[in-house]
Amino acid sequence: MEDSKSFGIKQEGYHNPSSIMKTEEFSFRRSKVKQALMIFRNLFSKLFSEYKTDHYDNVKAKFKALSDAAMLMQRKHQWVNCQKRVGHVPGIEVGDRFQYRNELNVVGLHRQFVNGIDYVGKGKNSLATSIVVTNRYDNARNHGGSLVYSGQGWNPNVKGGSMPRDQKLAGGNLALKNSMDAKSPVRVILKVDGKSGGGIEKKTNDKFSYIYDGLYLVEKMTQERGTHGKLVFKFLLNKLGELPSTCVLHKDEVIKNVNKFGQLDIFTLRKRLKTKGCATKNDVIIMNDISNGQEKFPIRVVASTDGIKMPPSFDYIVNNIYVDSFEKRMLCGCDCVNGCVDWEKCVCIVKNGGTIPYDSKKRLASGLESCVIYECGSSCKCSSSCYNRLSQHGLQFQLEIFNSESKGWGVRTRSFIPAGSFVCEYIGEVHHHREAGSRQKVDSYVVNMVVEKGFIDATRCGNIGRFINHSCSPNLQVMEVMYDDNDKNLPHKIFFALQDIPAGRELSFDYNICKPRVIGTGSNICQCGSSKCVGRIYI
Ligand SMILES: C[S@@+](CC[C@H](N)C(=O)[O-])C[C@H]1O[C@@H](n2cnc3c(N)ncnc32)[C@H](O)[C@@H]1O
Repeated sequence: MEDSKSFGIKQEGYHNPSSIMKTEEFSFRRSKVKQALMIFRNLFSKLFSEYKTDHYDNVKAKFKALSDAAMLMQRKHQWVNCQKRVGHVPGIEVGDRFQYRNELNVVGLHRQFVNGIDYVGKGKNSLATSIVVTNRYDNARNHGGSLVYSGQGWNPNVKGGSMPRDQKLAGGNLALKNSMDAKSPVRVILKVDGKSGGGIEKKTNDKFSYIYDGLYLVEKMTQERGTHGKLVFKFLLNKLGELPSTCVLHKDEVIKNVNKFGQLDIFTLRKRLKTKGCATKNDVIIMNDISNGQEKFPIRVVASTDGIKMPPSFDYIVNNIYVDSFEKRMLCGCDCVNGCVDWEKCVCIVKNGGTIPYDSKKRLASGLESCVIYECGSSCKCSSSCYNRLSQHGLQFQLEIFNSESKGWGVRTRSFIPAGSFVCEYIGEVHHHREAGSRQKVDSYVVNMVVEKGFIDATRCGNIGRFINHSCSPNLQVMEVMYDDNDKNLPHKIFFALQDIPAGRELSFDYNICKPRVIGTGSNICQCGSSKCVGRIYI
């Protein structure tokens, strides 16, 4: 068996999204991935020796042993990260190298055994999760992190196949197009020359490995006529912006240089960045992904060189934690097996007043009157790609946390957000007012449910939503969305764009309609800077 220790050895120049702040959760997931790989490699080794003595030639024995080892593990439920997902995969870092393609299946990086494009969902609502870039198709990659990927379908590079035919906009090709429209990131795995580890493999080499190259966005899709005269799809993908690791300050570096007032010595910092060959800018990236791979996009944290400190620690979670004993009854779901097309028969659409709350571009439909939305959910018979499910599918835009001048940490968007788009959820620990006892209910990270039955506290655990500041002229509105519980007092608190939001703009919502009308112990002077500012916030 070839060297099996390559997992975890980084290719030079790779930056790991989770290396800045490793949580126990991440280490746990990584140990699970390593354990699964170890089982796979031992099993493969055993089967390979058996098959060789069974008169298979070496190539056949190896191929059969690899696929049998993967299938055996699947049957025994020994694969990890089994749920298909968009974005990074827990426990796997950019630059991780895998010896065999079947290892990608076992660790959940790419579930397809043969196909280059893997995806979730069906038809027009599918999204690509990952692609494997090989030279079986005419793929091309340049050093600037962009890639031209040929669609799937009839392939002129595979000899002895069927008659040439046009590629279809279906399956993986359609999923890549949908990912382009939804700006949804795709994992890219490169098949590389096993010896050098650089570039897409050359045909003459027979030793290959697979490197996880990180997240890419599909920027463009074209249809070209191939040399065989038939139509092929070409997808242009660009790597999602991540600075080289040398330009990202390590948490320890920040802590080491912070004085007793919590301020970083700017002189030392600038000198440090200069010696690392990074341009001295006013902003420094201090974490590349505060979500540790849990969100579809990495969420970086940017601090100003004028006053660097780390955000206070909290656990990043992507689902609410119901702390108190709420009576949870599942929503009575719809029976629309062929999609929610008959609006009168779909009970979810009926609950929305007989209309779909979202338009064909996945934005809030105009003229929506209620601020409560019923999405289809786990008890519905429609597929997860139903157009009446939006907020449950995670982030659609790249957001980042930054150190605002007067309001502490805030959130801004790295890309343009059209009006009506789903932005993110406010996630935290859900408490019942009845069981909260003497607990302080008026504080910085608390948002109330509509009829005051409960509240979400994101102080200890939360997501990016906990960093969104207040403005008296907000660009986000909060809607209450239900899809997994029929208790109207426990909706998901979801932020949608109130207007078109340009890239770089801070996100804000109006605290004064979401908080109890009580002034907290801290300062309540509003610093939103709007001409319509009412002067104070309820915190
Ligand atoms: C949910 S947190 C928002 C994130 C927070 N800025 C941080 O650093 O973690 C709410 C707190 O942010 C601050 N804040 C939010 N909006 C503000 C505003 N418009 N003016 C002043 N402070 C604000 C207040 O301290 C408030 O208690």
